[in-house]
Formats: sequence, C-alpha cells, structure tokens
Amino acid sequence: MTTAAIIVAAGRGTRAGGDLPKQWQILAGIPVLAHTIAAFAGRVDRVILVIHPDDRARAAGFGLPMVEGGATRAGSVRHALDWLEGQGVTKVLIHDGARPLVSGAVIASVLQALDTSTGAAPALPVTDALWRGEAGTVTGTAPRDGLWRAQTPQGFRFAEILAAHRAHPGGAADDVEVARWAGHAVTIVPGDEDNMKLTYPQDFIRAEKILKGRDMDIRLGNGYDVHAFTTGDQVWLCGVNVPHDKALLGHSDADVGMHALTDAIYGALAEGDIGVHFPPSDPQWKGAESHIFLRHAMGRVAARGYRIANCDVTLVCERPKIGPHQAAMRAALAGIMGVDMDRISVKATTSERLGFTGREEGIAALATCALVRA
Ligand SMILES: Nc1ccn([C@@H]2O[C@H](COP(=O)(O)OP(=O)(O)OP(=O)(O)O)[C@@H](O)[C@H]2O)c(=O)n1
Ligand SMILES: C[C@](O)(CO)[C@H](O)COP(=O)(O)O
Repeated sequence: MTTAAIIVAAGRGTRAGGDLPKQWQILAGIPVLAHTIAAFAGRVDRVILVIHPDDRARAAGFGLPMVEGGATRAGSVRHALDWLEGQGVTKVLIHDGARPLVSGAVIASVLQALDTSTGAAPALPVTDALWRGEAGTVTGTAPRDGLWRAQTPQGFRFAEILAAHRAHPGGAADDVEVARWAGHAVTIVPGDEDNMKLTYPQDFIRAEKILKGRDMDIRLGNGYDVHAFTTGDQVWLCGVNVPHDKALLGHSDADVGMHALTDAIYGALAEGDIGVHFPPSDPQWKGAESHIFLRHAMGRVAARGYRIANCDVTLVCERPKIGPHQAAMRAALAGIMGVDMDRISVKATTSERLGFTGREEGIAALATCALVRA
C-alpha cells in the first residue's frame, strides 16, 4: 500500500492580496506552504507539490516532486493525479496548500476512513443560523440541518478518483464533488476549526494567533569539521575567499566553516551529515562549492517546517586572521541561508599553538545551530 498527498499550491491567491501568492507569504516566520508540507511529513509515503510555473525556483528548495498547475483547482489536481498514475499509489490525499494548520489527527482520520470507504473528507457541521440577504438586509432564512463546512485533505482510493477526474466535465469546487458525481460514497470525518483555509488578508492574523498558542518545538545541532592545509594562496571560509599563503585540501572547495554549519543543521534535523547527502565517492561533488550543501540543508529545514533561530560558528586557526573578514562571512552565510545577519555568528580562536591547528597544519571549525517550529 502506498499513500500519497497532493498539495495544490498553483493558485494566485487574489482574494488574499499581498506581494506574493498567499501560499508563499510568511506565517510565523516561514512560508505558508512550508507549514502545510511539514504537516504531512512522516504521515504519507509521498508528497507531490502542484505549483504555478512562476514559482518553480521558490518551490525547488522543498526537494519534492513538482507538477505544474492548471487554470483551475480541479485542473491542478488532475495534473498531479495523471503524474502519479502507474506509481503504485493506492490511497491519495488531496490538500489545499492554503490550509497550513491541518493536524496529524485529521490526516490520520481521513487515511483510516479510506480502509472502508472509497472517499473520505473532514468537515464541520454548520452551527450558525443561515440567512439569505440582499443589499445588507435579511431576506430569508435557510435550514442548517445536514449542512457541513468542507475541509481538506480529501482522500480517495487512487484509481477511482483518477477515473472520476478524467470523466468529470469540470467546474467542481472540490474533489468530493468529483467523486460523488462519479457515484462514489464519501465518508465525513471530524474536521478541525484550526484547519482553516487562508482566503482573505485577515485569515493570516487568525492563523498567526493559532500558531502562537501551539507548543514551540526547538531542536539543536552541532557540527565539527577539519581540513588540512596544502600549497596555495587562498582559502574559502564561511563563503568568503581569504588570501593566504596556503590553501585547504578537500574533495569540495574545503570551506571548513560552512561544512561545520551545514552538519549542525542536518544534526538538528537528525538527518545525518553532508557525507550522507553528498557522498565524497560521487565524482559530481568533486570541487563543489559548499553553498550547494548549505542551501540543501536549508531546504530540508523549510520542508520540515522549521526556521533558523540562530547559528554560531567558531573557526580554530592561528592564521589567516579572521577578524577582518568576520562581517563579510556573517553576511555571506546569511545571504545563502536567507536569514537576518543578526542570527548568524562567526568567531575565531587560536589553539595557543597547540595541536594540529597550532602547528598550522589545518583549520578546524565547530558550529551550533538552533531550529524552531511553532
Ligand atoms: N488553478 C489553481 C487554483 C487553486 N489552486 C490551489 O487550490 C487551493 C484552494 O484554492 P483557493 O483558496 O481558491 O486559492 P486561489 O485560487 O489561489 O485563491 P483566489 O481564488 O483568491 O485567487 C489553494 O491552495 C490554491 O493554491 C491550484 O492549485 N490551482
Ligand atoms: C477545496 C476547498 O478547500 C473545500 O473547502 C474549497 O472548495 C476550495 O477553495 P475555494 O475558495 O472554494 O476556491
């Protein structure tokens, strides 16, 4: 059994306004879509992102398969279902990228209901009285009995929802409508008031408040790296080229500071180290610029729904002198990581001429990193 989640995020969010489509706007320090993706981590076997072609570069950092969206939500879902065909998926969840606060409990209920039903979706009963109105005046009332407010993820047996979407004439508000049109029963599972869809600007304020009320998850990681000196006239340290009477030896550009920092980030996520993601045995990483590794680690941070609280790097060497380059190093790292410079510290110490660093045989670097998720 393979489960997949399709996260539709190709809309333009016109009702939400703002400089960016709503799924890319920042909510509690990270993009809305990063929250949404993090909610599915570890709960399904595969996650597929449906994005607008203009957002390809922005979305690449998540490291997930990407499918181009359609002109409508249903079109976007259809593209992803077509893409998943033949990949052994038996259950598929279809979720709005604009619902970042979906809980693990809601996702689990939908998946569980699919054991006995072709379709399942979360919803909340309508509890307020319903009126009709015109020009600001109540013109009638409507019974609320049996009415539900639909949420996502809406889950289905894969083959059935793919066939239903292919046959549907279009114009459906959601995937439950498509499934029902094709004759499939859809089970209602309990929704969650917090599983709101960000639709209007004021929804962001409510979502921020909900997130503030949740427990904060903090993770710490450390990293340590050493590179030996060889002949040369420059070294790369924390993204800055420093003139020196030696060079650092390594499979990549040997930026010992950036390597320690990257390992600290992987460590905080409990996702191994640089060697796991970029094996030295693989010739494609020979001479690689270290920002590739750091950007990858930051993509993993975003994909897991975390953000950087702060990082601290210590370089251990007698020479070159780090002080004159410290500000440039902090700026370089902050630029690569997309965080404010005041969250990045770079400092240096000598080892009082003791050991391999004291004998100027190489440079060592230590790094600590703290990640937070609301
Ligand atoms: N062509 C489209 C339209 C919508 N969506 C996605 O479907 C979800 C729910 O749609 P909605 O809230 O209507 O989003 P938008 O279409 O972006 O919003 P608006 O109608 O305000 O422009 C969103 O995650 C949105 O990105 C999509 O993937 N492809
Ligand atoms: C799918 C959906 O989220 C169910 O509530 C909703 O129908 C999509 O958003 P829209 O605002 O109706 O386009």
